[in-house]
Amino acid sequence: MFSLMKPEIVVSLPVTRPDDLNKVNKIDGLVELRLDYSTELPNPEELIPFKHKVLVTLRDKEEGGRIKYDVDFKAKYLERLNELGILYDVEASFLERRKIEYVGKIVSAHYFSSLPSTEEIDQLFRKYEGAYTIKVAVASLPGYRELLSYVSGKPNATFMPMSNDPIERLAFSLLGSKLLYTYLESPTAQGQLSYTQAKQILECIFK
Ligand SMILES: O=C1C[C@@](O)(C(=O)O)C[C@@H](O)[C@@H]1O
Repeated sequence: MFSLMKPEIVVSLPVTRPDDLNKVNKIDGLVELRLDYSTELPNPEELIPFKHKVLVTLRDKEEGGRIKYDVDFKAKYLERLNELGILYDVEASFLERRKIEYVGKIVSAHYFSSLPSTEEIDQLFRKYEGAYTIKVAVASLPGYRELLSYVSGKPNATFMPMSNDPIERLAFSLLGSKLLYTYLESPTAQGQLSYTQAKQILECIFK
């Protein structure tokens, strides 16, 4: 018997200035702080009041990030978040360059110009077992639906099409994605639903 699984909603919040952090407590649920939207990062210690409801992303430019950060600076920033017990997202490609903690974190991979093979997906999930979730986001390239279906069979996976169809993204999330990324005011990727839309639809499906 196949059963739909309810994903956890994440609200992806671009942090363009310090007082954007004041929006966090107005959102019920997990909030992704996209810190790569600003050249001025909060001190990790400033995030302690939000530590139980945020995940921090300093997205590499090569994987859809806005502002390029020095690799060593980013590694030190994430290591400090780890010391403070603040959840973060780190690209698998970044982990190939800097050995920082990934257990209990979000390990992510974004594919905009070519898709990984199923063998590469197998390796990703083998290598980063123990992560909070392993996230695979793919552009609508030839074969992307088949690949996302393959990822949906992996344990502890978060997966999504970065196509321009929010309903397709929602549909894939129901195949077992741990997280469903949404937006509050402005999307941080193609195909995101608004937080309120996603919340209403999931409440209808899983009432
Ligand atoms: O990795 C992801 C997923 C995402 O790219 C999306 O497609 O919703 C949005 C990003 O903010 C987040 O860090």
